[in-house]
Amino acid sequence: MYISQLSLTSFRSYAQADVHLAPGINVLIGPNGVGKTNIVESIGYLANLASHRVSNDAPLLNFGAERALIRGTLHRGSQRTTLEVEITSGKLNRARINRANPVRAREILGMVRTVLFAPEDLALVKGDPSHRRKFLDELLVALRPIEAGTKNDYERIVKQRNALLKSIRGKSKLTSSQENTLKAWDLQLATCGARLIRGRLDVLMLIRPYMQAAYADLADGAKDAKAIYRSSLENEADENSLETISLENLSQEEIQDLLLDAIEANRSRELDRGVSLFGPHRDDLTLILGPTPAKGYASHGETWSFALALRLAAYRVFGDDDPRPGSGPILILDDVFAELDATRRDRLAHIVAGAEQVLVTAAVVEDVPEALKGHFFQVSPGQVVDA
Ligand SMILES: Nc1ncnc2c1ncn2[C@@H]1O[C@H](COP(=O)(O)OP(=O)(O)OP(=O)(O)O)[C@@H](O)[C@H]1O
Repeated sequence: MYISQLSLTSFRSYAQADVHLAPGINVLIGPNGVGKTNIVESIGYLANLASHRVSNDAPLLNFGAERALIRGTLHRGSQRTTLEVEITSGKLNRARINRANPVRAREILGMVRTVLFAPEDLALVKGDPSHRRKFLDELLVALRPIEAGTKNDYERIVKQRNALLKSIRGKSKLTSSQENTLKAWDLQLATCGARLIRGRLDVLMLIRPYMQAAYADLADGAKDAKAIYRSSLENEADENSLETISLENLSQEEIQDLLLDAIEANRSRELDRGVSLFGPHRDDLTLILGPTPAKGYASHGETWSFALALRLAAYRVFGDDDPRPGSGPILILDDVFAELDATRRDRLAHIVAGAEQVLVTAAVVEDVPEALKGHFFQVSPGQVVDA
């Protein structure tokens, strides 16, 4: 798929910008801080309704503005769709499809598919678990947009259950009404949490072979790259029942039962701490390189290769999910080439060059590999022009 016309209003540093993107390779060139990433970030937002750089929407609004608008014309096979998202501070975001009446922004999830490579990806390997959970969840929602609802529901359940736990924290005896309310939240957390965990595991099983192959390709097969889902049941299991628990081959119902059992067996610990100790909000994806975990052990180059391998795997999974011509994801390479050594740079360029649309940002043309020299744009503050 590709986006032809991108229009931004009050988004980041742009009061108004209109960019005519081409299918194939588009390269945005400009010095630091002129707004190159802001452009590709807006396309990522159309895909995920989230930025790859910030976890809340406020910084996306042009400083002082109350709303921002991203509009893109999407071409997917022979289909052409105009998508518009309005980002407002403090209110629910709205979307419009083909200029029809506004709908919940969530309705457009899954329509635009992107795989974005950025320096921030190093956090996938080195950062805290939230980065890896976000990676799995975004891919899950892109493949099965209905799971956006599961994710939102789960976040709400954890928030409300935590508020309840906090309010009764440290109490030695609960009233029967408190006990019943807590039990109702236990069930909701386990039901919704198990669905989210099963979804993440399904995604992991899809990406795993591609990730291993991509790592071997980028790093000359020096070490084997593995990824294992690490559940909170392992992190927080009762000391008496501590064992390695692999959830991969379990059904959603079986995972739900395990979660409920763990919650019930650890009631006093949760009441002591006042937080929900079990569920996908505390899970992680353990990345392993050869004999050691990648986090804390991998070199800078290995860390880059692992992060790139995860993104390339997502690209392949999208290809399998919708193999129709013209449906592959838009690839975005934000400022990555200057960071890579020559071998990784050329391998990555070679792999992505065939995608239907590729957006590359770089400070100088020399940072862009030969294979990716396509349609050039010059970016200056507030402006993007054909070069
Ligand atoms: N909400 C906002 N309102 C106004 N300006 C903003 C907003 N958010 C970011 N900016 C400005 O946008 C600029 C950064 O843009 P961007 O990150 O796209 O730069 P870039 O061209 O990708 O730079 P680099 O090459 O350094 O990565 C900064 O000057 C920043 O002050």
